[in-house]
Amino acid sequence: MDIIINSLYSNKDIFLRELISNASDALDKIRFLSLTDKEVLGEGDNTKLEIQIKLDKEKKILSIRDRGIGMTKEDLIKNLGTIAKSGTSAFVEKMQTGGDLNLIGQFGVGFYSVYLVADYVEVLSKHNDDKQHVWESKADGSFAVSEDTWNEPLGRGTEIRLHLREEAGEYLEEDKLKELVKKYSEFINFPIHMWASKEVDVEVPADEDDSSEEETSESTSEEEAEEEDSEKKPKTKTIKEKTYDWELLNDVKAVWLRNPKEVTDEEYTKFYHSLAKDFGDEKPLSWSHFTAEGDVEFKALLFVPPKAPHDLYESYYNANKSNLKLYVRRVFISDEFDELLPKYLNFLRGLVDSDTLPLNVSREMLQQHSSLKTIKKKLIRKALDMIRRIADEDPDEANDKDKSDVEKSSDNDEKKGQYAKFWNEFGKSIKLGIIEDASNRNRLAKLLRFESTKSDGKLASLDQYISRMKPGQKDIFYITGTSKEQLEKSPFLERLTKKNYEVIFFTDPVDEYLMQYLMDYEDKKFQNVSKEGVKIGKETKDKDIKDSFKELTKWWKDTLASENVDSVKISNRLDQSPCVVVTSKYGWSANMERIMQSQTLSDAKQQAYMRGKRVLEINPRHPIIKELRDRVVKESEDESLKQTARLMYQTALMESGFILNDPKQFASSIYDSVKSSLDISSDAAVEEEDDVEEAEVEKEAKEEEATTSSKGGDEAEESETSVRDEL
Ligand SMILES: Nc1ncnc2c1ncn2[C@@H]1O[C@H](COP(=O)(O)OP(=O)(O)OP(=O)(O)O)[C@@H](O)[C@H]1O
Repeated sequence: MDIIINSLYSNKDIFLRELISNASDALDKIRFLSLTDKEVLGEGDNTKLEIQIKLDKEKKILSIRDRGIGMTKEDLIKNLGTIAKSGTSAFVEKMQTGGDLNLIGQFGVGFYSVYLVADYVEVLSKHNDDKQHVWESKADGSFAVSEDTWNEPLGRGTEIRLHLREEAGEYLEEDKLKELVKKYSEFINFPIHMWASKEVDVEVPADEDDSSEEETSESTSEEEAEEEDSEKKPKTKTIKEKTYDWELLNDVKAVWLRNPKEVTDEEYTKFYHSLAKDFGDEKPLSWSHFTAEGDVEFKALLFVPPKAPHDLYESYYNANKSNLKLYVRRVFISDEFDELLPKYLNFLRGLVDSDTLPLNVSREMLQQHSSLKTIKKKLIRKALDMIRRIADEDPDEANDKDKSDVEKSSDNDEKKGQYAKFWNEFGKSIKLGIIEDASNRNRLAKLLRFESTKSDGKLASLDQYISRMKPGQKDIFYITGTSKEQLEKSPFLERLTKKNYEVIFFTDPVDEYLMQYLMDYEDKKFQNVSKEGVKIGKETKDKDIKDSFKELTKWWKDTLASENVDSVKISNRLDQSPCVVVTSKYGWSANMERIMQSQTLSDAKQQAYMRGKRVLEINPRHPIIKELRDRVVKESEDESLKQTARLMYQTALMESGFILNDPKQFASSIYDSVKSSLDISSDAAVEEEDDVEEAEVEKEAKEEEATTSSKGGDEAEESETSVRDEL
């Protein structure tokens, strides 16, 4: 509450749209119930599904009334009284870290914005299941609810009375309120009326004094001249009079029912803002407005928001949170219909209005309806097309050959960099889509972006990668790890980059899962360059080299018997490094091992099972490796040579991204090797600590203790005083 009230610089106007939006939700709810039970609407004025705004300038009260579902006493307490709603803490947290008050509606705490303008609020409400009650609260966090026996009966619905603060007087001006409704609530699907004043001309009998006035008498005589034959009328005059009447403030024709050609970009943007309750300045990144015909007919309007909501990936698998609203023949049914879009597209906003679905069945029945499958399928296609369009229209995305076409388009500047923006906000959703949606995997893979050894700090696509592939290159190379900077230095890339092959960097943990599902693209296989099976161009002289290192590789494998190494092989991917550890094709990569180890609930048994087999690959051109080969011929049993071989392996493990099982043992090996490079004997022991010194200290302490206790009380006191003096 404090945060809201003290947001002095914030936009106070928002309270009105929050209240209107709540009123509209309440109307949607009663209309939905009336589909299966007409009785709920009652009769007379109660059947009018509308919103009314009224001002009382003298008492400084602004009231907003709806004939929606209303709230029972219990609802009033639960919905308006409980500050501890889940959205509240999330909202407060966001505001404290510099969030935008404009987003209040997204946190389910929009009602509290009334305290931006009012210091006392009354909520009168009548639900069909209860008597009329009043909830009231000053801006102090406490509230009271009582049965309403003194106000006029509402029939059904809710009236919110805002007792405006002194400084909020502008909200008593009709023009101000009209402007706000126009600005924020234009797309509400129920009529919004305001009790507004109007100056009308009224004819009143002219009294004697008036007829003496020149103008009046002139006009009267003219009229008389024109209508000579007419009966003689009593003398009248026209005066302006202020009258009050309900004035309709919005046009309730739904945007999605209009012809897309006739809806302007500005209207789409405004509609998006009201739909998403996102009243920032940003435009949606893209939208798609279409009509599906055939067996299942529906209209839909989809938007890609400019920003991901704060909790998009929190409990991704548990929360059912589709952001599409479902209408059946213009009637709002639900915004919690998960069957309309798969989870990975939950970031989209929009609505579907179907003519095919039945109106008079329960939500549960609707959820099972066979048309939903078709609707879903079409929505996914359209959504993916819409996302692809962001890329197609973005000049930053274009390949050289089609750059000129894109550059011609007039709104070029506005579209520039839009896809990168999309990718940064929602890229993870596309990756989750590739994992989850096999039937659209290829379409989604087209939307994938990444950095690579050749992307030059920008984002590249798989199509771009393929267009840059070297003649004869069969596979798409990639590597996974924690950061691009770390991967750039990886020994796995040495020969590939030297030979000008492009390698994709995947640095998000989800990428490891992604690559288990994305096996190929456009007939090209994906190859993790830290795993077995990398083929770089034509491999020549393979056999000769293999033979000449046969003894070394066999010896090395035996030496590493305790290390669980599958084999030692000649590498074709190294240039400057002596060796590297690769994993088998279907086991986990080093990066995946690291990810799994960091998961609290991961299972040790599964880890051991999934751990890829390790292969030590050696660089036959490296001086260390050549030297080892020569030495092994002569002194294969030499312990220090074996020690060196193990150390090489452990170093390679680390450089290849693995976490060492026994860092202590690795460290001692390094120190042993340092010893030998400093010509220190391997047996040289650490010097024993000088125990004599310690014994002396102990002895002194004992002596001191003995003297203090033998001293007389006076002396002890004296020494205490001297300490005190010093202080
Ligand atoms: N005019 C109304 N008629 C019926 N119920 C209402 C009305 N206004 C508010 N409510 C109830 O109070 C609840 C809290 O309203 P509040 O605006 O704080 O959050 P919300 O409407 O759930 O979320 P949001 O702010 O995102 O719209 C609503 O969910 C609704 O149940």
